[in-house]
Amino acid sequence: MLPPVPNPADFGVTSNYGFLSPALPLEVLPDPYYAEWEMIIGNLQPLILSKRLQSMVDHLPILSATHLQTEAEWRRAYVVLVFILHGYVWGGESPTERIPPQLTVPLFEVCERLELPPVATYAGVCLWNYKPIFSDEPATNLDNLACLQTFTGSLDEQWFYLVSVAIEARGAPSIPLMIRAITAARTGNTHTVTECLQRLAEIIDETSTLLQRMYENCDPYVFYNRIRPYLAGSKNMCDAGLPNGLLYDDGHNPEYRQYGGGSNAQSSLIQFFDIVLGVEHRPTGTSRGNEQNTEDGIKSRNSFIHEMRTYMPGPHRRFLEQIDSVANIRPFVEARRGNSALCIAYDACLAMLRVLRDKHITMVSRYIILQSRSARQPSHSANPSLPARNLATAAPTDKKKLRGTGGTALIPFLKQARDETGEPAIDAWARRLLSNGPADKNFASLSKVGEQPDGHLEVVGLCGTWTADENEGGICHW
Ligand code: HEM
Ligand SMILES: N[C@@H](CC(=O)c1ccccc1NC=O)C(=O)O
Repeated sequence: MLPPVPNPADFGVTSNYGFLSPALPLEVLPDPYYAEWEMIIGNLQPLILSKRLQSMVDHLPILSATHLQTEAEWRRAYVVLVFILHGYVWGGESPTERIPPQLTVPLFEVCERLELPPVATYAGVCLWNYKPIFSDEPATNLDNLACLQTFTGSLDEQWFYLVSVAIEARGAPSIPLMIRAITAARTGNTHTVTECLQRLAEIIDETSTLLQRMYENCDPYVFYNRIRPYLAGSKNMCDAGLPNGLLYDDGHNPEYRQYGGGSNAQSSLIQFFDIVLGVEHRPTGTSRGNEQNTEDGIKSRNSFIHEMRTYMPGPHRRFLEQIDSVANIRPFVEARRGNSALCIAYDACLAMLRVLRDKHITMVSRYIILQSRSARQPSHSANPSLPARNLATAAPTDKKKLRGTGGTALIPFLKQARDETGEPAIDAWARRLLSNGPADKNFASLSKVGEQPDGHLEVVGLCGTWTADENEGGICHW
């Protein structure tokens, strides 16, 4: 007996909002019991600037989570506490190692309930941290979105989170769509699977378009020097001054713990794309063929991706596991290599996902790698305007140690992810077909993907032509 195809609604996942909270995130905790938390979070930037955040937190009463009632309240409490936590740790000139019980006691309760680690995850800074500007317009369009909280109060920081929120919203319809495809594949309904894959390719293409809008309002300097330090975790943070991680003091049993920082690798949507398409991130590669860490502590891509699931809200993690257990599209396509429309639709999805990852690699190069290089130049380090607090992202002297907030080795990791996306068994076949033009009129509305003579991957997408160029942004010099 085949396992049942999961119903997204059972996991709090909806077709309009996907993994974003279906009810709008709460802007304020309604119970006055939490008024002091709301006062702090409402003044987070002035408290950081005046260096008064820590003493405010240290003088709080130790509140419990017992006054939280609805799911939205639990989520709001998580957002409030993790923003205060990261402001507390990273808001000074050097990181503060000890987290007081005023934060740890309620945070542990909230995290246990939401099945999240006590650190600012993608759920805390993106999924549950947005509101519509105009309440009568959809809360999913980038032009109608605002953030509830930021560390810096900057437009750049808002935009950084909101691009991801918009991507989640744009990707949401792919979830019921692919549930339909999985169900159709079970009954051998090739036509429906093909249609769903064609639409999925369009959706992934649209997410690439949104990703590209990051450049509009998030300045790489501001991101790297002002925003990113607050997103850091406590794992492998020796260079930043946290050799043991953070000391979570609950007043009884203080213990050092290490967690990865916020990362879009914690987005369930992008993992969902990989899972339904059967993109396997092999446990081989950097990890010498097993699930172990590399010599310098960097995890294999496969184990990193799985670890990132433990940074997703419990129901979302379980949804991905369920989808994993029923994913059948790739073998379905592989068993029908003679069906050109089906194979091309499938390959178009992979190509779009690969383009998304290519765009992302360029972005990482511009927002992290190039910025870390200019931060190393003497003229900059002598510049008093460079934030003294930028410990989490301070350019390491050994460039091998440049890491993502999630703890990966950046480019090798991301390139591997990209490479594992684009090589389906049917790829060469589909390329040949594409270079001869569409073989099937059903395919006419789909994207064209082809390698250009100079090695560029050119994709005539539904929203324009993408050219994926590895050399852009200095990646090739890495
Ligand atoms: C300035 C913007 C961004 C920067 C600098 C950036 C940086 C990074 C880095 C360094 C990683 C490696 C994992 C880690 O160690 O954290 C990563 C992973 C990832 N990022 Fe981003 N990111 C940005 C925006 C985005 C956005 C908007 C998306 C939404 C699609 C995204 C999607 C991903 C995904 C899916 C991964 C996991 C790797 C993969 O599946 O290919 N990133 N990002
Ligand atoms: N991994 C990224 C950070 C990152 O992508 C991120 C972190 C917290 C919340 C959202 C994120 N991604 C995109 O909006 C970095 O290393 O800077």
